[in-house]
Amino acid sequence: MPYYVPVLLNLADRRCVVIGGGPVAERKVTMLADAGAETVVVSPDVTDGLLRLLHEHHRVVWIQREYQRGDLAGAFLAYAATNRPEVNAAVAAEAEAEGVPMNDAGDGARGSMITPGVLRRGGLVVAVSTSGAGPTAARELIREIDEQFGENYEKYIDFLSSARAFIKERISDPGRRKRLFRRLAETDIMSSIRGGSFQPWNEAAMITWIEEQTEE
Ligand SMILES: C[C@@]1(CC(=O)O)c2cc3[nH]c(cc4nc(cc5[nH]c(cc(n2)[C@H]1CCC(=O)O)[C@@](C)(CC(=O)O)[C@@H]5CCC(=O)O)C(CC(=O)O)=C4CCC(=O)O)c(CCC(=O)O)c3CC(=O)O
Ligand SMILES: NC(=O)C1=CN([C@@H]2O[C@H](COP(=O)(O)OP(=O)(O)OC[C@H]3O[C@@H](n4cnc5c(N)ncnc54)[C@H](O)[C@@H]3O)[C@@H](O)[C@H]2O)C=CC1
Repeated sequence: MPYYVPVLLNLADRRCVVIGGGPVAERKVTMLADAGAETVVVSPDVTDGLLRLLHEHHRVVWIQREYQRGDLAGAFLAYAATNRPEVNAAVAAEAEAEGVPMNDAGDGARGSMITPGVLRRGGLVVAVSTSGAGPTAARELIREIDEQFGENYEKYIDFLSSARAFIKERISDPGRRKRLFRRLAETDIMSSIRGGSFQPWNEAAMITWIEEQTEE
């Protein structure tokens, strides 16, 4: 089993190429379109869902034919999601030769990257991977995490983001800032959010909290 390194990619305006037009390709293209990538789909046919996406997103284009060597030219990322292992293998070979990071949906370990199950709440991204061992288990775990925390995460992230911005704006001393960020992470906001008693902090509450941390 490969030792995968998680990264989060900013794909805005990046050219991404997806080979294949079935339900698996549709899942990958949806993700890429949401990310604002320039997405090229190469496949003789596409699902109805992909057709809709093509109409909705002018930045998703469909080349209606089978894969040909050279289709990955200029690609930042590539996905092979055909039902033909030999085609996916040819895409993997081109990606390898051209240095393009590549996902093989039919044989995870052949590509240089895999797609985790993902839960998104605003800026929070929870990704779960089994390193390819059991994709359905990854999805189930995401569902459990979602049930457990659900909307609470979003509130927590909103809180962290505004508190962090406030500290950055008001506190210039790097040591003091660092201490406050650490205290912020240690402050148990989640349980008050879960308990329903959480009120977003206003400026006065922020200042009081900062003073309390400084006194100790
Ligand atoms: C390696 C990886 C490569 C990649 O695609 O990146 C891969 C590979 C394979 N998946 C297979 C099967 C299925 N995968 C799913 C679902 C998902 N698969 C996803 C990821 C990954 N799948 C990557 C590893 C993730 C990890 O573990 O970290 C998810 C999380 C994300 C996504 O795809 O976007 C997404 C959930 C999305 C959601 O939330 O809905 C379902 C269920 C369904 O489709 O409903 C089935 C059918 C049931 C079953 O077989 O279990 C097969 C066998 C194919 C065959 O038998 O021919 C292979 C091939 C192999 O084993 O290598
Ligand atoms: N990673 C994942 O999450 C999963 C992966 N799989 C794997 O992914 C493969 C694809 O799954 P589905 O989308 O359900 O299959 P599918 O059979 O519905 O779609 C395959 C698509 O590939 C296209 N295609 C075939 N030959 C091509 C070529 N030479 N060039 C370009 N496109 C070509 C077909 O026209 C079709 O649009 C499966 O065969 C399986 O091995 C299956 C389930 C989940």
